[in-house]
Amino acid sequence: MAQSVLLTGAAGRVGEAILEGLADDHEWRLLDRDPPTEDYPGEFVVSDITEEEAVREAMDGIDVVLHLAGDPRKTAPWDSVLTNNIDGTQTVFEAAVDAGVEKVAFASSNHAVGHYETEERTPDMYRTDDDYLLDGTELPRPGNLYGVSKVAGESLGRYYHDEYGLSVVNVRIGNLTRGHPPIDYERGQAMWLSYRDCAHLFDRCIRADYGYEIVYGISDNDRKYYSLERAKEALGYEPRDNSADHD
Ligand SMILES: NC(=O)C1=CN([C@@H]2O[C@H](COP(=O)(O)OP(=O)(O)OC[C@H]3O[C@@H](n4cnc5c(N)ncnc54)[C@H](O)[C@@H]3O)[C@@H](O)[C@H]2O)C=CC1
Ligand SMILES: O=C1O[C@H](COP(=O)(O)O)[C@@H](O)[C@H](O)[C@H]1O
Repeated sequence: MAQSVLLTGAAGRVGEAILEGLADDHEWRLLDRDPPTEDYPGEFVVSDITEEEAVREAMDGIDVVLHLAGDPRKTAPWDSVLTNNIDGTQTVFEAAVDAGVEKVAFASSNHAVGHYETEERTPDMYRTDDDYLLDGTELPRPGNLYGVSKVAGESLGRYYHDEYGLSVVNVRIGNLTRGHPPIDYERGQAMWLSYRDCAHLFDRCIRADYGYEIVYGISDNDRKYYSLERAKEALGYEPRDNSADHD
């Protein structure tokens, strides 16, 4: 059944992958602080996610929120991630609960666990014959302040789930690139997420029933050091791409 979905950060790359795959599958309301530069499916709300009233209005009649808006730079300074990624995410969760939204999928990141990539483990952990796997049950170990902001977002989701019963899935997205995995970048190939797997994964976040989840958002790469088990089990994720097919 088609759901009413609010997609924040709709004008960005992850939003592009989702809309390319799912434009006709749901009823979309799109939100971004950058005005649209092309035709989009559904209504487009130009707003900053820190603008509480506008975010509340955008939640009206929404079943599911895909919350992507934020500063995606791994070098982002604290003042930016504090405003855009932490304050903005809290505004989105609060408005979602007040509007009676059922589910929120939060775009978390590999950088929430970046410091598991120690000098001793790398580069071996990026290789096919290494069996090191993170599965989402490990404690966060952010690799930078951007990663800290993603851990904060996951924690906000935990609170809004436990306090208000909101269904929340945190998708620790790997490295989204169109067409093929990153070239000459073993780490990026290990955590590649293809455009079509990205759209399918967020479709599962819209359709599946869950409580609170942390899953990894990568394709079924031979090199992977992130387990896909939870995404498969909790969401019914069935990735079709593998960076090894592009070697
Ligand atoms: N692209 C990737 O491989 C990965 C992305 N992510 C996360 O996914 C989300 C989307 O990332 P991308 O699409 O790659 O980034 P992007 O920069 O292409 O898109 C982000 C969009 O959010 C909007 N935005 C930023 N701050 C906003 C605010 N305060 N209010 C309203 N709109 C705002 C921007 O205008 C932009 O259109 C981010 O939260 C990022 O941290 C996480 C891991 C990997
Ligand atoms: O969270 C993110 O991660 C991806 C991949 O990280 P990288 O360290 O391999 O660059 C990055 O491309 C994206 O911009 C960022 O939001």
